[in-house]
This record gives sequence, C-alpha cells and structure tokens, in this order.
Amino acid sequence: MAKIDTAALRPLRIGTRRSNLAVVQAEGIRNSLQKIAPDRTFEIETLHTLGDKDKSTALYSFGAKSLWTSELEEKLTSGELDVVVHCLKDMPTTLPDSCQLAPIPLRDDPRDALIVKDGLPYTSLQTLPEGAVVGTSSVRRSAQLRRLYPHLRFANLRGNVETRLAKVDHPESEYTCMVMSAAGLERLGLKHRINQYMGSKDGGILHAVGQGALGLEIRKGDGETLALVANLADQWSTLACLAERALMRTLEGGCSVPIGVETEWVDKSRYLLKITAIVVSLDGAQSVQDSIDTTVQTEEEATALGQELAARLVKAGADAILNEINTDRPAKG
Ligand SMILES: NCc1[nH]cc(CCC(=O)O)c1CC(=O)O
Repeated sequence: MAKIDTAALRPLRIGTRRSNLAVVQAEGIRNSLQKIAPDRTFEIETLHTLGDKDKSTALYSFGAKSLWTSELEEKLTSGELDVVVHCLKDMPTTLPDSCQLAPIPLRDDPRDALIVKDGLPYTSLQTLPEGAVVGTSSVRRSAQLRRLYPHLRFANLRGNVETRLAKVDHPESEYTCMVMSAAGLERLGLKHRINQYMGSKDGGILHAVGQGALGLEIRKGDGETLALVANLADQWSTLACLAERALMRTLEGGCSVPIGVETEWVDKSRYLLKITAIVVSLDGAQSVQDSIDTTVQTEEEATALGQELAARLVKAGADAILNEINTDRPAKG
C-alpha cells in the first residue's frame, strides 16, 4: 500500500464511545491509518454517550435510533473530530446531512455467538434444557430464538460486553447463557468463551444489519480524510453492508427491531451476492423470510438489492409484523 506524506498536516482526531470495545476498535483503525500515513499524528477522543448512560430503559423503547451516535456526530460536524469509529450496526441507516459513511473496512465475523454460564455443561442451543434462560435485550435475537426454540426463556441483559459476561457468569444470576456478536467477543480477547457460532447454517439465527463491520463516519465533503480512510476499504464488505443497510432503511427498522440478515459472496469472480433476511414478530409466532442471489458490482446495485428484498418481505407481510411492534413504542425522537 502506498504511504502518504502527511507530516505537515494537523493531527487527525478519531472519536468513539467510551467502552473497551469501542476503544479497541478505534485503536485498531488508528494503527492501520498510522501505517498508511506514518508521519501523521493521530488522537483518540472517547465520549460517554446517551446509550452508555441509560442502562434501564429497554433498548427497543428508545425509539430514536441514534443514541450511540448523535453526540459524536455533533463533534464531527463542528470539526472537533475528523473520523468517528462506530460499530456499523449501531449506526442509523440515515445519517445527518453533514456526515457520510466512508467505504467499509474488512468485516469481521458477522455471526451471533452463544456463551454458556461458566461451569455449566451445555455447548449448543440444541442441547439447552427446557426453561433455560437466555440473556439478551435484543428483540432480533429473542424473536428468532423463540421461533426456533420454543423451550427457551428470555431475560433482559444490558451493559457492555464485559458487564454482560459477568452477569451471566455470576453463580446466583438467572441466566443460563447469553447471545452476543462473535466479532465483539473476539475483539476483546474473549473468543475462548464462545460455545457455538449461531449462523443460520448451524441452527442459529440471522445477524443484525452491519454486524461485525466498523463504520467510519466522516464530515461530508472532507475529501482529505476520505482519501486517507478509503485506504482501509474492502469492496466486498462495503457492498454487502450497503445492501444490508438498504434493506433496513426500506423496512424502516432500527438496530433493535427483529430484522435478521445474512449476506454471502457466492462467487466473487462473478460478483454474485446472496442476501437472506427475516422479519419476526416479538413472540416468534409470525415470520417472513426470503433471499435473493444477484450480481452486485456497484454501490447502486447493492442498494437496489437491499431495497428489492425489503419490497419482497413487505409483500409477504413484513409491514404488518413491524407495524404491530411499532405501535407499542413511544413516538420516534
Ligand atoms: N448492540 C450493541 C453492540 N453493537 C456492536 C456490538 C458488537 C460488535 C459488532 O457486532 O460489530 C454490540 C454487542 C453485541 O451486540 O453483542
């Protein structure tokens, strides 16, 4: 990769949330950028966001989807920050006018993972006993699991990755196990705690839109920063994630509605992408699922694919399922 001479430029300011996961991710991006621009200085600023502060409100009741991102975006817009490193799945599918999503770096494992309470013998969803309690506050996860495994029970579990793990492991807690993103666990050095990868091929569930990928948000029109971060782009991850985000945008779901997705490059030499998605009612009783394989070479084609799958799901009844869920919520903020 070509190195860029940036010695004369001011420090590039990278912002992120103040969780260990967010900091590890931002440091990873900083280290990669430092290799591309060895003379440039990078600074990381962390912010305690609204989403970090309120741990009691059920995630789906927030309505507004931007609780992890809006304060960081204000600093980006005002010029206090140049890049914000997000988990892509926490980014709303529509960004403020003053901001843009840069091309997406190589995605990590997008699947969800099962983690069993320390000391219990279970190793898979299939072998969990009747009434086992799964800790998750994600309705996407609980709805899909209720549908597939009616013998399981669910309990809310919030906090950052380490907090959730400690709650599950606590011998007196009600949790038998929990579900979290494999990528988040792996980035924090917790891969050894994964008992089962829960992709749809293994009796598991479809992951969240953008899961396992990082979103680099920059000021709209900041060509200099775009040129720098574009060096980290992975075209396959970018096209797949844009298709997933277009699906979500068309269905108007936030990060915490029961929409699961999986994208797979079936044949990269032919740019053949397969996207599968499911919309499930909260109790798991109703669902619609569909998939499309097609050629995707451009961002426009990726977006069109996500939109087409969303339209098919709506035709099959997804809008009725989502409307029922939305009527339970406060107005969008
Ligand atoms: N919902 C919170 C969140 N946002 C991003 C990740 C993990 C990293 C990723 O999936 O990209 C997590 C934790 C989780 O869902 O288990």
